[in-house]
Amino acid sequence: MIRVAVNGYGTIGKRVADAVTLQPDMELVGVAKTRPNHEAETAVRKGYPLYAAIEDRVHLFEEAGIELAGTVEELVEAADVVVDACPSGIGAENKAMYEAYDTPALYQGGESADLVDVSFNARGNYDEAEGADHVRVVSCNTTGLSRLLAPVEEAYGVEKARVTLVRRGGDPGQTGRGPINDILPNPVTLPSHHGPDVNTIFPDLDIDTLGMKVPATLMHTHSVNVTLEDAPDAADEVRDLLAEESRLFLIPERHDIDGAGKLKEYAYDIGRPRGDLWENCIWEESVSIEGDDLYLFQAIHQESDVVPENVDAIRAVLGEADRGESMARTDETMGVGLP
Ligand SMILES: NC(=O)C1=CN([C@@H]2O[C@H](COP(=O)(O)OP(=O)(O)OC[C@H]3O[C@@H](n4cnc5c(N)ncnc54)[C@H](OP(=O)(O)O)[C@@H]3O)[C@@H](O)[C@H]2O)C=CC1
Ligand SMILES: O=C(OP(=O)(O)O)[C@H](O)COP(=O)(O)O
Repeated sequence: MIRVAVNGYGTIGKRVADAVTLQPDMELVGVAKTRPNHEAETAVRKGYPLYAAIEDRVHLFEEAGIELAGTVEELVEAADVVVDACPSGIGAENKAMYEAYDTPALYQGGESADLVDVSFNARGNYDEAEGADHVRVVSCNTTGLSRLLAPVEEAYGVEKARVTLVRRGGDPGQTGRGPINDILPNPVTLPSHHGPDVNTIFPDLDIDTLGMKVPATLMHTHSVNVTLEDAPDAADEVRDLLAEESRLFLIPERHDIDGAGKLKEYAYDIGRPRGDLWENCIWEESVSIEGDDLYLFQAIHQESDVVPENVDAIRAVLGEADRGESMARTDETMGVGLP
């Protein structure tokens, strides 16, 4: 059994913790929190051993009547691998602790690519993570682009990818985020960090990305244009190619899903935990071929698409399964793949 610690139990961390408990080859050693809020209580209610991320705050948990299993250092020491899902920049501060206990660490997309030995996407570069001490699971948007571009590159070759990312301003729980009533080029200069980030997975891929932020919380939306080296005659061929990928969902026209709102409604209706959509959601009718150019729209659920990738990264780092085995096991246990 792979003993997994989760340090940073927020949007990403709590989802990764839940996914780890579903894996037959993994055991959740515990999760670390800085304070005794509702998430701490829920973790305890779920039976997850709770550790204090900051030693000086142990008394806050005691005062709140929440039993602790120990401190984060004990958690890291007891684990075979730690998933750091702390806010951007805190992972970098934690690196020395993981090194002190010789525990391999997975970081999230908010950390710099320079922090780690390997940036990771299961479909893109699974094998490169084996034996690495520090691995970064790339951000939600970069995950969405990597999953899409991997099969397209393999089948047709990518001459040039151009993507405009219309990004949600904040997650539903991030009440302090904006914009509230605006549409921002963000960043206003090119490229946004996503293109260079995709190049941490596919170093030779030619890609330009433009980022925007809008007053929405549900999902990101990408407008994708890829000039292919060897384009197929018909878009149906591309649809068939994408439909074979378990983490790409081609939204059928019959579903009458016109945006992120209905996608989330669909996720709740089919019983997805927290309304999560782990798959890229690609509008089937948008997949078009114009000469050598492929066009499509996809929506990315920022809170959850990196979760199966974190599970695969755990196995990849420890060399516990090959890409196909790991992705299949993760998909089956989590229920990845939409009808
Ligand atoms: N949300 C998103 O859309 C996505 C985020 N990411 C990346 O994932 C990472 C985490 O983001 P996200 O989950 O959204 O962030 P959240 O803020 O939702 O969760 C992080 C949690 O870490 C806890 N925390 C803060 N400081 C520490 C500390 N020193 N030690 C341990 N825990 C701490 C906080 O909880 P508390 O203080 O209550 O313990 C906080 O809730 C970032 O790198 C982000 O860029 C990647 C893909 C998508
Ligand atoms: O990694 C994300 O998006 P990004 O790839 O646009 O940076 C997540 O949605 C978090 O973005 P945030 O930094 O706006 O919270």
